[in-house]
Amino acid sequence: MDEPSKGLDPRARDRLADLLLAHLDGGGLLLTITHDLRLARRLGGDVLVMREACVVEAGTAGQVLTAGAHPYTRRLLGAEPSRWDFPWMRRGAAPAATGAPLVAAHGITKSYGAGDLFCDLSLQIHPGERWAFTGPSGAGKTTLGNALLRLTPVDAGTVVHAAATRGGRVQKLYQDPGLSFPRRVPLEVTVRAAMRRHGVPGARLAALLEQVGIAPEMLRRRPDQVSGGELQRIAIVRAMLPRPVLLFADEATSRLDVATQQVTTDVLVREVDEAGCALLLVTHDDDLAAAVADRRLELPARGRAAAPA
Ligand SMILES: Nc1ncnc2c1ncn2[C@@H]1O[C@H](COP(=O)(O)OP(=O)(O)OP(=O)(O)O)[C@@H](O)[C@H]1O
Repeated sequence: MDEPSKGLDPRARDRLADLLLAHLDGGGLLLTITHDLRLARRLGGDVLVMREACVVEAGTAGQVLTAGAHPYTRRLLGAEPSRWDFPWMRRGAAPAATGAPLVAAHGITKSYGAGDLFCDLSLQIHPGERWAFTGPSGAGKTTLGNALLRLTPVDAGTVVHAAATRGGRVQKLYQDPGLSFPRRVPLEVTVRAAMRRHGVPGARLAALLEQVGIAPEMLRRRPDQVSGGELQRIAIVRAMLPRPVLLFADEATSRLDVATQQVTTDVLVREVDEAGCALLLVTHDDDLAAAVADRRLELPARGRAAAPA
């Protein structure tokens, strides 16, 4: 199986692991290729750690995935969000919300047929806050984020945006950065068009590229000629060009391997913090949410949303 747990929430991943383990119990054989260390731990058995088409370490899952010896294995294990230790991690109480909100949702409700995704929900997003919306697949996290950005209409209630959000200063990053760049167009053309639209000087592009570790020459390539992690970093640059006041990152790192996710999230949070931008993160990953966000909203499987924490 090739990356069978990609995009699955923890409950769905556990069900998948149960299914695969039942296959083994029935005398079957299993070969899994995965970035998902939690799935690998659940499955157990023998593990090969590979890098650039070479096996760098082999052993039992118990040995390799808890106390791997090779530096690359250790880097992978250290890249899990539960082990992060970045200066920007705000451990402890969330800072108090001050000033006028950028987004104020009051009593919003949304359903697509059976049951409300969220009902009579009120929340406010202030400058510099980092929010995470978590919950199982299909709970309505993306719909809520889109409703707050006013990309999706609500059935009841109001969403009010402050004047500061006007003029492209609310930006969205997608799970698959490939979808937000035209396939056949060199990246530079797309990025330069965004700069013209927002009147961004060339020096800002150069500075942002340097901050995210992307060589300017890379923009001469098409989206399919760079890696997923590189493309997401270029998407972050494009989103930050107009100095947004609110960035909605919708599972923006969930398709990346843990090491690339760590680097990309570090870049993302440093950029939003430096800009005083608010961040709205949608994720299945509780550890990622705990590392990044100081305000959390957990959406239940389907039904009434919990109050913001
Ligand atoms: N335009 C639409 N029309 C009908 N149903 C929709 C539409 N958009 C979303 N849904 C449904 O609403 C529910 C919530 O979708 P949403 O994408 O917000 O969930 P999510 O929590 O972000 O899920 P995931 O974690 O899998 O991305 C899902 O059952 C989805 O099928």
